[in-house]
Amino acid sequence: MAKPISIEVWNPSGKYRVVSTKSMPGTRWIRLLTDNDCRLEICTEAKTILSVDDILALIGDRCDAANRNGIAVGNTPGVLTETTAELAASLTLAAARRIVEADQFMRAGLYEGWLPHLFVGNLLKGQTVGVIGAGRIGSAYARMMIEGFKMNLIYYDLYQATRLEKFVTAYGQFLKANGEQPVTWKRAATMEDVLREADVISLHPVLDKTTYHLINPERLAIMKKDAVLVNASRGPVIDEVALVEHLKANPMFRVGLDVFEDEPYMKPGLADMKNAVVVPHIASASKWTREGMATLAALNVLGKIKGYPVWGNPNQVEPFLKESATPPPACPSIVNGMPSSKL
Ligand SMILES: NC(=O)C1=CN([C@@H]2O[C@H](COP(=O)(O)OP(=O)(O)OC[C@H]3O[C@@H](n4cnc5c(N)ncnc54)[C@H](O)[C@@H]3O)[C@@H](O)[C@H]2O)C=CC1
Ligand SMILES: O=C(O)C(=O)CO
Repeated sequence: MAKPISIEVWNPSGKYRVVSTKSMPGTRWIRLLTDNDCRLEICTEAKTILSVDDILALIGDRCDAANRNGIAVGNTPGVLTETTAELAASLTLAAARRIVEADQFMRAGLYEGWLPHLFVGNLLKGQTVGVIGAGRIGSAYARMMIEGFKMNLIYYDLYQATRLEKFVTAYGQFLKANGEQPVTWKRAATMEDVLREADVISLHPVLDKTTYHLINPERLAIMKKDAVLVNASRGPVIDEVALVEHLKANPMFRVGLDVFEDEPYMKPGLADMKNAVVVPHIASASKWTREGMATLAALNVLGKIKGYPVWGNPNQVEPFLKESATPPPACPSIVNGMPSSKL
């Protein structure tokens, strides 16, 4: 039997019991629930990842009906895209321009004056950015790198990224009309084509059996020796043991990682690699996104309680996020199609 889990309770006399496994940023999500007759229990345990036993202890045996009939599962896809893409872009720059190494050098008091060879890195302008998985986040990242740094695009996805292609074509025409070198795009026939050609490769596929260890020793071997590899998708997309070996053998090869194969741990040796920039899964950690996630999660719960239908497009959720307006009568995003009457 797991030990009791510590909680903070809002609106104790509320009719509907809502359990949040984490404290979340902002207060709107709390207000939305407590103003609508919910008793909100927020887990206050310091540990970040709750075990299944912990979650069972939190929910307790007071959700029998929900367990018997199946529980609606909601998510919050509409607010993560740009924030996650911006972090991937930050990792790209940090790795290409060796920001973390240079910062550590400076703080260690090692800087003795300007030198032509000090922390020389890679210029992005005019180079090729490779995107694997050109969905919501991959396409947003590609646009940032193309528009911001005038990089050419090569991408691999199971589906054609038509809107992205149109954007690059139009931007290329704009540059040309202004007397600048136009940017170009190419949809690769194979992932290997991207790995061979790109100077920067950013991974944005879903994690499934087709993308597990997508980056393996064979694929690392065909990448440019001074390429930059970024992963803000899911850790197991990279064979991290192979990556550590590759970083050791190729000091000019650099990576930026937000996610790890055995999160929260890193594979042995990764932490010692100067050519790796590592951050603790913070890609969606902007105030706007995290408060938006909290609000959308609360509105999924409320929508189910009130028997509202599911919103038509879970990627277009602005009407739910307007601080001063009453949210639409809908669940922003329910992924298992559980009807409200089952709650
Ligand atoms: N680090 C973080 O905090 C966050 C990470 N993520 C992760 O980012 C990734 C992308 O998320 P979204 O853009 O929202 O998903 P999405 O579903 O919009 O895009 C994923 C793309 O991957 C493509 N894909 C699937 N299998 C593939 C394969 N074998 N090869 C190449 N492409 C393939 C799909 O066709 C799709 O276009 C996901 O893994 C998601 O879990 C999402 C949010 C935050
Ligand atoms: O929501 C996600 O997909 C995350 O990775 C956490 O922000």
